[in-house]
Amino acid sequence: MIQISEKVRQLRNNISLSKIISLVKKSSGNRLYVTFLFILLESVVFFASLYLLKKLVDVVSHAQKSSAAAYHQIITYVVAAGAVGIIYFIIRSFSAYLVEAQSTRAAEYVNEQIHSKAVRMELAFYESPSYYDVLKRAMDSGGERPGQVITALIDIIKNAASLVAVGSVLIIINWMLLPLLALFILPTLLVRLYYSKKLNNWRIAQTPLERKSAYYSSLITTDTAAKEIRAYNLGNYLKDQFSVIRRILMKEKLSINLKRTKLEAVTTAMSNLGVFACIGFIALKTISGEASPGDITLFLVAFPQSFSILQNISGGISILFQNSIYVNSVFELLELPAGEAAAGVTSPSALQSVKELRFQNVSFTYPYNTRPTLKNINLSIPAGKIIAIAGPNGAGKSTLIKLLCRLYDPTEGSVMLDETDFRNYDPKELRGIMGAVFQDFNKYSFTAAENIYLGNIHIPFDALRAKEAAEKSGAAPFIDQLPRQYDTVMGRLFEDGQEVSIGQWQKLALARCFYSDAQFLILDEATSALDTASEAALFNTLREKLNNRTAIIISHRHSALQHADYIYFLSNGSIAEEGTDAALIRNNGPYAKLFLNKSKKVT
Ligand SMILES: Nc1ncnc2c1ncn2[C@@H]1O[C@H](COP(=O)(O)OP(=O)(O)OP(=O)(O)O)[C@@H](O)[C@H]1O
Repeated sequence: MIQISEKVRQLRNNISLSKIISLVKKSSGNRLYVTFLFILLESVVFFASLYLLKKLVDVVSHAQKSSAAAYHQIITYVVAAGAVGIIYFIIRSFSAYLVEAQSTRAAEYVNEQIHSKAVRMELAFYESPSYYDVLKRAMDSGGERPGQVITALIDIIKNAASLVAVGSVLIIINWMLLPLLALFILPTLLVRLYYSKKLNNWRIAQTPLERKSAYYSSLITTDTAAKEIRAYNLGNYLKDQFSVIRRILMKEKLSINLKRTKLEAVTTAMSNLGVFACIGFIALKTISGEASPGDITLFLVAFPQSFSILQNISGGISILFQNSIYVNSVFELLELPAGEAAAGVTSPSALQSVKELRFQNVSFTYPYNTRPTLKNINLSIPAGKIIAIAGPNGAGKSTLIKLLCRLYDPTEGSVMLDETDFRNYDPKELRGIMGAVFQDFNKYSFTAAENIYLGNIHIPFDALRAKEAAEKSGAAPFIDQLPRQYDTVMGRLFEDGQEVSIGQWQKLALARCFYSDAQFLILDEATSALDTASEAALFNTLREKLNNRTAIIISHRHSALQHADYIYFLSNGSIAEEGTDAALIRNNGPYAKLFLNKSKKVT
């Protein structure tokens, strides 16, 4: 018994029962109590139907030939048992519906919670493998699993109630039957619990490997990777890597299941022994007059019920264990601090008339890195100017932009807006004054208009402004050629979608940025896919297009950097040089060395 209570305690810890119940309560309110009421009713009616059956058999076995009284009693019991049976099936159908409704509601609720949490998580979350494991498990659990857990949980409660009903019936026959049956049936239950937990621990340990195999699978099956995989003939190589992992996982899982099956074979044989021991026990009691033939009938009806009830309970518990890892990941995810920098104290109105954005002795180390990526950066971005950040690969340019968008805070030093530290502003307000086209910009499978509108969703869509933005970015000519112009769905993901070139997608991303209200427009390699004529058209008139706004350009092309008022040259996380393009070329320092040879050829 100590073992059982220990198992139950472990189970309770493992599957956070209280959290699941509170989740069900939140998702379905008082309907939960109605469900429990139906479950209770179902058990009471079940007990009543068994009891009426026993009574019927007893009347039949004791009845005198052609006795009118017995005749009436039999009719009464048959009618009563029939009516109770009908009521039982009606209640059972409705309680099954209620359980299903409960789990569907809970599943929807959980999905909503996961998504709103994912939206609130800071960028750092997506850059940690262990957090990603939690998110993967939570997403895997998404639609189905919380529903399955809740169904299993309610099923366990329902079966426990039925077990009480069957137990009461067995007590009516003879109380000794209860411990006798428990002795033979419990080992099966314990074996299942033990192996469910073992399998659960194994699953937790294997999540990184599962994730790796899912990664191989996605490489093999997604459209984005399909081109390169065919070009390099990587298909079979990746498939083999995937198969190696799947084989390891399958072998380990099957080995655990085989051990469980062997032990279960022994324990179920034992429970069968138990049945016959009980039948023998009642038969002997019947001969000695302490039990009736009705009792034997009742046992023969009730016992298979009790056995299947116990099987359901252990099955339900193993479902709980199997899913607990996923469901706990949901709770783990929901309980993670969103990491969103604390809302600032400064009024957002101060953001309307910013004169300068400044990096003051800024150093930054990524959360899972040991070495700093940015070291003691001091730079100034005056409002209305075009400022460029240049430097070789890995110098820290994009990292600097992440700090500018407040996706991260500096590890040392401050990013200042005039005299106010970034950290004193609400991050959302702050991001509102930044518009960015990242190197890995998003390609939204929405209409061309929506792709642009996403730059400023806080005001109703303005078609004229969207067209202006598309003209500024150079997207307008190709949008006009699309079958439904601005209403054409982009990409091939959805029906009637039109795929466009990567350069055209980049022009859409640029249009999104121009459409925004942001005062600071960040163009991080934002013209890398544009042809030279399109890039020149964008930069030659960038100042007019900005309309007094500020631009921060990152580019590896000298032709783009030449348009900047001032350039900061980053090398190995520090500012190695700064000045105008002409001054930097004159200096003949690292900037000139990086661009001069190239620019001679390119420009
Ligand atoms: N998410 C990250 N987590 C940890 N370290 C990172 C992360 N992103 C970048 N780094 C580190 O920061 C360094 C600078 O990266 P960053 O993307 O800022 O360079 P970059 O100057 O923009 O390079 P490129 O010209 O190739 O775009 C990288 O070499 C890498 O070591």
